[in-house]
Amino acid sequence: MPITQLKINGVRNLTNVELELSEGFNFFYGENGSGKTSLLEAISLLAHGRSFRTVNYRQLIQHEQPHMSVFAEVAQQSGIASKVGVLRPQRGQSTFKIDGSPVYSSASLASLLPLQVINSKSFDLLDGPRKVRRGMFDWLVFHVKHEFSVLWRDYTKAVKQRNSLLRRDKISGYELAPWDIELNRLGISIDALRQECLQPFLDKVDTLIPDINLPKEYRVDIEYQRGWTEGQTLSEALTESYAKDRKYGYTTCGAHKSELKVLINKQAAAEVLSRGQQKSLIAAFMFAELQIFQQLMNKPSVLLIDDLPAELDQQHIQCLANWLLDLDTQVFVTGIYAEDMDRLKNKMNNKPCKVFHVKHGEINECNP
Ligand SMILES: Nc1ncnc2c1ncn2[C@@H]1O[C@H](COP(=O)(O)OP(=O)(O)OP(=O)(O)O)[C@@H](O)[C@H]1O
Repeated sequence: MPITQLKINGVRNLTNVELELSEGFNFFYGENGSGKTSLLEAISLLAHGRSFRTVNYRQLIQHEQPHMSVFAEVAQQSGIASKVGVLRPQRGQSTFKIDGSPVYSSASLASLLPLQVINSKSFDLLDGPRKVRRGMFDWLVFHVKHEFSVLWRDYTKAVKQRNSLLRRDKISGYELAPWDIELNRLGISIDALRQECLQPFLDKVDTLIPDINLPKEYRVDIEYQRGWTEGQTLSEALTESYAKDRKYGYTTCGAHKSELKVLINKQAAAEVLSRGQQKSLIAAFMFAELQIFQQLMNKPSVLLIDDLPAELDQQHIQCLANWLLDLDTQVFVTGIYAEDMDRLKNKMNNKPCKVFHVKHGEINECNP
């Protein structure tokens, strides 16, 4: 659902920003340190309940300021806009509100603002830990399978309980049994939902990969591993891993250990691809998910791309621009140079677009 209005106060160098946004494309340009990433971070904070750059929220609050706040109006299909906001003081908890009512779960924020981000951290998808790839794929599962959110919440609670028992000095296998049964029940359901989303995701990625123009001999394989040995129930796998789990003090198999391996000719993609090729492949994953989301849920989403031109030549920028045109998504793109943003705007075939200049924490629309 598009964000129509945005107000940001005290987020890094953004002091008092008020924007009327395009429901299509929003391009932001400005020199290094002008505040482009901070703007995207503020939007991401509303959608995820957390920052994408730091786990320390206090770093987000402008120096010398008592708090930061972000407020957005989000258009709804009903025609009535929802208002979502966050206030974070220097000390104490963040308060998130939707239409004036406090929100305590990030799932509610994510459902209101389905949002994907492509930024420099996205490279972790190929060269980072498996939980990053799992998180990327679970974005799709969460947004198209409504049961997933509760199953995952209950599953992670059960893992925590089991882990705290594993760390006790003395336990009997009998004490773990109820948690193993619960993890088996929830883990199998989570895996089933992931499996249902896997093929549409792989098919969609397959249609996008030729656009990246990788060398002909490169074969991209995406392999899903569910987190425990095939042919076993999760209960059996948990029983088998008991000694290991006790040694390490945590549960070493299950749906929280699933993996989505990305391979080029059987080698890790991060080891084979150039940075530009990696960025394009990562973008293909995001676009595939957004397209499936759009088809199945028939509602728009939001995509943030920080420094789109970085690492990409004109051919790959064109490839991303073509993918963007196929999406019914509100897009926020940043870049350093006005010419790059103007060129992208001109590729958008008369779709609604706005261009903004970011300078020393102030953001102004160009030629409104
Ligand atoms: N807590 C803070 N209070 C005030 N300013 C801050 C704070 N933290 C960081 N900054 C400054 O905010 C500015 C904006 O940073 P931001 O990362 O948004 O810039 P950017 O436009 O994305 O730059 P780049 O093109 O280099 O990525 C920087 O000058 C940074 O030093």
